[in-house]
Amino acid sequence: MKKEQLLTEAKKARQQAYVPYSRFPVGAAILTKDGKIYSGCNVENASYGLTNCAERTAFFKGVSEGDKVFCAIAIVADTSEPVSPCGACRQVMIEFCLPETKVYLANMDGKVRETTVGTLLPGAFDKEDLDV
Ligand SMILES: O=c1ccn([C@H]2C[C@H](O)[C@@H](CO)O2)c(=O)[nH]1
Ligand SMILES: [Zn+2]
Repeated sequence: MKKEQLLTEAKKARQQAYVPYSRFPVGAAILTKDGKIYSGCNVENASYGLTNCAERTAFFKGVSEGDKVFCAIAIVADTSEPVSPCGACRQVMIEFCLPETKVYLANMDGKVRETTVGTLLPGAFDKEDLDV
């Protein structure tokens, strides 16, 4: 099942997290409509603000490989409740997903909260707002 596969890939990617500052590893995985999965981890930097979240790593990997539409997202961290993505990542999700795209937020105990990109970022500023 795709949901389980995505969660497995997100967990696997989490093991690659580069988190010497926060010690908070996160993994993400995203699905294309042809069934391809891209995964990513968070990558921190001594210049803290340059940190790239796991979600954006996965999206930027996918987009740079030629995929621009994703139909499901999984995110995993070792939190008591399923992890919540930051605002920057929500904005990137809306760029490359439909509002109804499923998002599986999970912790390491296997607790999963299912939501959507549109629920995570209501009233988003999107490409349709640009008169170009
Ligand atoms: O959904 C999230 C939340 C946080 N982080 C990262 C950013 C930073 O490296 C660390 C602590 O905020 O976790 C992610 O990658 N994804
Ligand atoms: Zn983020």
